[in-house]
Amino acid sequence: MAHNIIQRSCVINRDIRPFVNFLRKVTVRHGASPRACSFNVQLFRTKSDNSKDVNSLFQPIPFRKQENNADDINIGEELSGEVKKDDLLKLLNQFYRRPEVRRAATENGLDQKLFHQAYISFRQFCLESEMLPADLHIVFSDLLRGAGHVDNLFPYFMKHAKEIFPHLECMDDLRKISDLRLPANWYSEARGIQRKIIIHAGPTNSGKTHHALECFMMAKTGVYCGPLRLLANEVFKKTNDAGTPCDLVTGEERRCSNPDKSPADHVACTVEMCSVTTPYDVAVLDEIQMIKDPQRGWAWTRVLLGICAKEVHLCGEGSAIDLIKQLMLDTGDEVEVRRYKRLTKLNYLNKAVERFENVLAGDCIVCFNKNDIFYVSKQLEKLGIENAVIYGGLPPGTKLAQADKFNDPKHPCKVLVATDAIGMGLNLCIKRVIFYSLMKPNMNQEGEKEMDFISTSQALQIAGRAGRFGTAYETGEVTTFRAKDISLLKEIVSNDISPIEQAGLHPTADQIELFAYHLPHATLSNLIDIFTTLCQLDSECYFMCNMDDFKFLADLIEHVQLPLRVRYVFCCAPIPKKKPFVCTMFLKCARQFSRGEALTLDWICNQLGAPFSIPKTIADLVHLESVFDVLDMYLWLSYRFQDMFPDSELVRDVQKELDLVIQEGVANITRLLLSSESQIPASNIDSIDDVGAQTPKKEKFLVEEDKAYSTDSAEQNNKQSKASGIAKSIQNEKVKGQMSGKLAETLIREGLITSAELEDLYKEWKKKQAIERSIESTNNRRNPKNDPRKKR
Ligand SMILES: Nc1ncnc2c1ncn2[C@@H]1O[C@H](COP(=O)(O)OP(=O)(O)OP(=O)(O)O)[C@@H](O)[C@H]1O
Ligand SMILES: [Mg+2]
Repeated sequence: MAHNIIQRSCVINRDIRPFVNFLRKVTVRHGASPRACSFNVQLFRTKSDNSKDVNSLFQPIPFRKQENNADDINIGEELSGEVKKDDLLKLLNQFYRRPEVRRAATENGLDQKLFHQAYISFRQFCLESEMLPADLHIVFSDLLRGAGHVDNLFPYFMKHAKEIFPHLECMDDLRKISDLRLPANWYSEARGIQRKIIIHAGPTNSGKTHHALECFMMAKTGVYCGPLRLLANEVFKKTNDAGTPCDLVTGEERRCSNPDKSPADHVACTVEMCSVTTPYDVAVLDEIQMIKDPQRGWAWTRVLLGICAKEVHLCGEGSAIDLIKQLMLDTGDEVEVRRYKRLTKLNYLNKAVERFENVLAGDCIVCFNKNDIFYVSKQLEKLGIENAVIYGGLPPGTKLAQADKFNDPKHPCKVLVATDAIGMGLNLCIKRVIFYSLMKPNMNQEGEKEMDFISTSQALQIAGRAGRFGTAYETGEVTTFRAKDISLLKEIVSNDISPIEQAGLHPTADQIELFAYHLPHATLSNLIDIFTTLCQLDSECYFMCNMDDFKFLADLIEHVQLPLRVRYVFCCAPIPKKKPFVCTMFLKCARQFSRGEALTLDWICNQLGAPFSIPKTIADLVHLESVFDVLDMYLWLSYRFQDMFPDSELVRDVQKELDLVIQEGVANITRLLLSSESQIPASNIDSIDDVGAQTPKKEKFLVEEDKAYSTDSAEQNNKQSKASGIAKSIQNEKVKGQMSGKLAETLIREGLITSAELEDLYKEWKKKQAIERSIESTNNRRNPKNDPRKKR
């Protein structure tokens, strides 16, 4: 029954997604398969905006009125006499109504909407120009004298249309530039050699990466590409410890192993940073299933197709094998598959933990949001169970310190509370993985956040952290916290992982630059929209990655004067978009850059309020995490614009100190939780930092910006209108007698308004009401007829 409701709902309206999720939850609780429900949501997704009409993305360029000099001669008028504007308007109206004209316009690329816009602009041009071009003037004059046909205006109309819609002249070029149908051909270096692709496929903890790394270390030259900085760091250390000099390259960090700083023959990097023009003997591309990631998948595709290495080792789930084989038909590379079995046992328990009192040494409780992390941690502390905490937003040093504490057999901390940040990378001594919940916020291909049951692949990845080979616990256990989740978990992990069907792609800076050359008036975000709508790809094997985060940043700095290349690079920076403070700093950096002023250590420290003190509350901790992200952004940009970000080394030192300060805060997390007991700002902690950034509303940043740039009138207006909008909503809500209603709660939670501001608004509203009432009663006294009481 509910099953059918879901299916119907899907077709009706995409905005009811939360309702569908709720229904799905209820359905699964009542015994339906989560897989069946996932399928229904898939139906939902296929009804997305792919059909978006490209013409709707083109904005007309307002035509510029020609300034005439007093002594300019109106040749048209000299030759054929004056044309009255009224007569001209009649002719234009006739022209607009002609079906033949519309047909011809369509043939020339103007759909109904563009035709209408072009006509409005053409009419304005004809009526407002003091002097029309001579030939057009003569055509009008002839028409008025009954000579010729109104259709004769069409070439002049089309000329005007092409001026305000420059894409009409270059659609073929735009289509060629955005043709992504044969991505294998983009990498001439890789196509110039015969490569051998070795797929290491198997479950977690089966030695896939280990075997690939053996080949990497034995090779004369090699590159390792991992999904996380921590993983790249681990390989960097492992390789150097094994006596093979290896460099580290991540977005924010470069480390050389050779004392003379010359590049080593081996390099460990994050996938996005891998060079596809440097030749290597061996390349390792880890966690290959990430090729399907809606946001980052393109980076795996790029390395897979483009890496110039004789041997390419891919490690990950077997679900990627068929797709890889398919893609390699285009590259002509040889493919070999090596399958692995799990090295240790993993038992799924029949009993849930249910009570915090039942938590044991070696347990790792996995949560999917920070609220749960803090709650669980606090409950354990109340019982005197010391615990380490790891979530995605923590600095790497802090994560490692927490992991070390948990792994150290001599340390009393024997329990870990973590998000699925531990799903990839860290080597942890976990005996039992306990799923605190099975629902997780996910980013879909359209960049929307949706609550969903964890996928089979995610569940297996996380569960597989228990009983890691070579640790104290060689038999792992997996269970849930709540009894009702046990059967659901079993069902999820018993499903087959569906084969990966498509690999991600995204436009390159060169392609966007070419687009900008053809469409010089379009904004960067608009260029991306046009590109993604126009582009052609082989949808059997590829999909276009979601670019919403990029577009969000592009919109944020649209009004800042920057060359396109610089703007593009800025928008590629790793910014957690859900953190208003980081986004505000991003905007400030772009402004400083645009003014040509270097972003020095002093400048950035001033902005961030360094030096930093140890956090006293969770809110302090969350703020320091944002500060850490800003320093990451600085370092990332410093590798692209060294002149403008000259103090990267000093900033790195500041960041290391901050990592220690945060470490100390996290070490005392119970104290922080207790001192924050009264009010934890939910907007800050209810995040989904481990699944990608959620794009917040842009207005949020403008409010923060206002504080710093109160002279900026546009933003000031924005703030005022937003404040009045909020006030109105609150007033409406209060009118309904819901002072502590949902809207107020949401506004506070979203950080759009504080409780004190809400209180002020309430007082203001009461005052206003009192004034209105007194005016009304005065009026009624003056004019008793208006008094509704009297009427009654
Ligand atoms: N043959 C081996 N000899 C020694 N240690 C090994 C061997 N195989 C694996 N290991 C160790 O076992 C642990 C798990 O191996 P590895 O990281 O390669 O697994 P994986 O299959 O890549 O797991 P995941 O899917 O979680 O990435 C690592 O610490 C690794 O060093
Ligand atoms: Mg691995």
